[in-house]
Amino acid sequence: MRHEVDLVVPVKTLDRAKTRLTSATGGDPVSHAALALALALDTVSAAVATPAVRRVVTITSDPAVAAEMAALGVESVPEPAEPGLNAALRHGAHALRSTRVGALQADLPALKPDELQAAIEAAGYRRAFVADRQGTGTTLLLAAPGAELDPRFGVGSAGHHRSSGAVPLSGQWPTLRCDVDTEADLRLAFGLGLGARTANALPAWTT
Ligand SMILES: Nc1nc2c(ncn2[C@@H]2O[C@H](COP(=O)(O)OP(=O)(O)OP(=O)(O)O)[C@@H](O)[C@H]2O)c(=O)[nH]1
Ligand SMILES: C=C(OP(=O)(O)O)C(=O)O
Repeated sequence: MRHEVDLVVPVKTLDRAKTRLTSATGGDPVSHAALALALALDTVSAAVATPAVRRVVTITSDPAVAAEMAALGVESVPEPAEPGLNAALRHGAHALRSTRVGALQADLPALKPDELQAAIEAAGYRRAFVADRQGTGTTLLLAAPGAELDPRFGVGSAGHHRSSGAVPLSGQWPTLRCDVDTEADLRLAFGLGLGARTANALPAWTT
């Protein structure tokens, strides 16, 4: 298919993930891990359901994450020795050995496959990215076919991706731009329509 990509999705070990979201589950570590896992599973489920996505691989050293991803038919690659998000993404992109790779953040629990599809099509064959709703972070980075991913995630990543030559994609795509770092973000994602697993992890919100 035209514009097909293989996506790398980074997922921290659940006991370290999503620390800014602790308040949403009342500080209970079991509920917090369940929520962090649900965010990633809903994101990956939407990615798998996107026609232009040929394959999804998660980068994680958490066996619970890897087991749940395997149940979705998604392979996981352990993190490399070099720490950090960008090192994990570079490692995953090399492991894929794909014609075209991309990186998708794992905290997009309202993601709709139509929006991801539209962004991949809008990129054409360019290295391109989608900024988060605040315009400062990045939710999706697509390499040009045959080229390195060259990920520059972290604080101010939208500016870093732009200044490294990636084209900012300007579609509305509210669910693709709604990354969830805080309880306020989670409320916005709730308004857009949470994936089933995240909704189940937040019973108090949905009853
Ligand atoms: N594999 C891997 N994934 C990472 C790493 N750092 C961040 N991520 C993932 O990258 C995505 C974006 O990271 P953040 O939004 O900062 O998420 P987070 O670090 O879990 O959240 P906070 O603890 O609140 O900063 C999330 O899907 C994380 O799971 C890392 O070192 N390795
Ligand atoms: C790492 C990033 O995510 P966040 O801003 O959600 O921490 C990023 O946008 O590059």
